[in-house]
Amino acid sequence: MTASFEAELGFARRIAREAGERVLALRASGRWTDPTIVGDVGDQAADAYLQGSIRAAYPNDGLLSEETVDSPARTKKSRTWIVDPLDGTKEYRTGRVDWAVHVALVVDGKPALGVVALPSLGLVLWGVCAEGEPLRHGFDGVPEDGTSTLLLGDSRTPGAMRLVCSRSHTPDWMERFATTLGEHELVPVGSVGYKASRLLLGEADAYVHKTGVKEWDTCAPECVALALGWHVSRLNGDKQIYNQLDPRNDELLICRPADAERIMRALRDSGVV
Ligand SMILES: Nc1ncnc2c1ncn2[C@@H]1O[C@H](COP(=O)(O)O)[C@@H](OP(=O)(O)O)[C@H]1O
Ligand SMILES: [Mg+2]
Repeated sequence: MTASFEAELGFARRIAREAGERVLALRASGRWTDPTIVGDVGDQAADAYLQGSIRAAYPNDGLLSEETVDSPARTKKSRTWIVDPLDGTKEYRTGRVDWAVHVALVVDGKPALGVVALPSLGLVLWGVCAEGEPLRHGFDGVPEDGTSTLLLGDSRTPGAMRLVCSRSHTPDWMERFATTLGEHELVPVGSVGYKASRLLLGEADAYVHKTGVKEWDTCAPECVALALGWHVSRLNGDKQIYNQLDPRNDELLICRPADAERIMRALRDSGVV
């Protein structure tokens, strides 16, 4: 029987939302003015809240968090929570909206549930997968345009490919790749979770990243996108495998399944991979 992770999903949606509300309130308090300190306070507050909540509720599961010293013991666990307490710290600390709180549960290396909270938008996106296949998805809150659904991966592809890309780790190959791809528009925003949300909310079509991301950056966004039927892989089409000893996974491609081959060909033709 397929596990539905009902209790874990309710728990993850709650703690991601609550962690986001806490750090949003900390920033709004105006108590700290130095952006570096604002970022540190937010990172640590969200991490402590998520970590305390997960350790109390699921003491036997493994845990990997960006803000906590890692332990190889988690790699021996079948179930491991992978969290990024504040993805897009640079954007958070400078008062922007493009940051997120990520909470994911992986089972035997595969994402089982993912939650991406977007506190500045009052939204929490979530998805559940079984063996990498979509099971359930949804969101809490009301998107700005009032839409009541997230876009499925088989939704229509518009003309120009809108590519989300990093604001602060802008790769020099992006323009070359995008030109090889054809008609396009670059959408530079912060945070992996926020970038993935642009696709799922209809603001962009594909997300390609090559260097520097870690499991906590990609796991929850990947799971939400997979649950909606989007293509998620490394840049050569291989599946990501989670809960590895080295959490650095570097690459991420999220796009509609119908666009995956074309994007991977353009990556090869432009010498990115
Ligand atoms: N080249 C790179 N080197 C280091 N970290 C990178 C990176 N590219 C992306 N990241 C990480 O991925 C997240 C989103 O980055 P970006 O907005 O530039 O795409 C950030 O996570 P955190 O904010 O959680 O540290 C950032 O640290
Ligand atoms: Mg991050």
